Amino acid sequence: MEHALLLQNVSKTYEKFQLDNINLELPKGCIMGFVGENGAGKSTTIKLIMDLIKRDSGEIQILGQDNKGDISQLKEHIGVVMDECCFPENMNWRHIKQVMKRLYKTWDEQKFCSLMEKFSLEEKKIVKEYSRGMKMKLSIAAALSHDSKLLILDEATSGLDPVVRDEILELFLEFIQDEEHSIFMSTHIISDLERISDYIACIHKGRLVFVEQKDELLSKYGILKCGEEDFSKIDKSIVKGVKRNSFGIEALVEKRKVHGNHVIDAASIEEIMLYFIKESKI
Ligand SMILES: Nc1ncnc2c1ncn2[C@@H]1O[C@H](COP(=O)(O)OP(=O)(O)OP(=O)(O)O)[C@@H](O)[C@H]1O
Repeated sequence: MEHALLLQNVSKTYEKFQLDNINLELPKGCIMGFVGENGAGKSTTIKLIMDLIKRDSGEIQILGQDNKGDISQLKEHIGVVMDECCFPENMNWRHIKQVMKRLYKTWDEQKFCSLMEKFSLEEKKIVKEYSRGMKMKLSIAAALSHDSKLLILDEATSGLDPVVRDEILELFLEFIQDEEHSIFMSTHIISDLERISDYIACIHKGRLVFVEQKDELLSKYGILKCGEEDFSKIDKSIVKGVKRNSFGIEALVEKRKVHGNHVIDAASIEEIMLYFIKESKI
C-alpha cells in the first residue's frame, strides 16, 4: 500500500516535554484525524512533518520522499493550514492571489476565486479585518487551489460555524475522491472526524495511544457495565479504561474478547479517546 505520509520512530525533546517514538502511516486516498488533549504534541508533530522544527531522531516521508533535503518540487503538492493565518495582514484576497500565483506553478486561479465566492469573502477586505473563521476559510481555499496531493491541517476547522464546517468537510471528501489525495488533520472536533476520517490517531502526553481505522475502533471497543464482582473476573488486558460510580463500573473493553453474558454498549470515538487518556486502567 502506498502511503501519503509515514513517520517512523520520530522523537523530539523540549525541556519539559517529550514527543516519544511516533509511528504513523497514512495510506494514499485516506483521511487521518489526529486527536489528543491540549499540549499532547499535535502541533509539534505537524511542525516536524513540515520540517519547521528539527527532529531528534526518526524518519519522516511525505508522498514517498524524505521531508529533509530538496523538497521544492514536493511543496507544490502539499497544502498546509496551521492554526494561525500566515498571510500578510494588509493584503486582500486579490493581492494574495497574485502572490500565490508566483509561489506555485500549479496555482489554479479560477478554483481560488470560486472558493472565495463560495465562502463569501469580500474582495476588498484586508486580512487584518478578517474574523478567525474568515482567515481559516482563506487559508483552506489557498491550500486547495494548487496541485496539493496531501493536505496537512492543524486545527483548521476550529473557528468555523457548523454550516461552513459542513461545507468544508464536503470539500475534503471531494478532495480525496481519487486515490491520489490524502488529508492529515488535527482537531478537537471529534464529530468532524466521525464523519469524514478513515483513520484516527490519538496522542497523549507525547505518546501515541492508538492509530486505527475508525470503523475498526467502533467495532472493536464497547463500554461494559457491571458490578465489582463481575468486573473482577474480566481479563484486565482487554480493559482500556475504567470509571467507577455509585451504580457500579463502566469500562472500555475489547468487546470481542469478553466472555459470558454482559451488558456492553457501543462507544463513540470521543468516549474511546477519553477512556484511553483520562480514565484509570484498573
Ligand atoms: N518551542 C518550544 N519550546 C518548548 N516547549 C514547547 C515548544 N513548543 C511546544 N512546546 C511544548 O510541547 C508540548 C506540546 O505542545 P503542542 O503545541 O504540540 O500541543 P498540541 O497537542 O498541539 O496542543 P493544543 O491542542 O493545545 O494545540 C507543550 O507542553 C508545549 O508547551
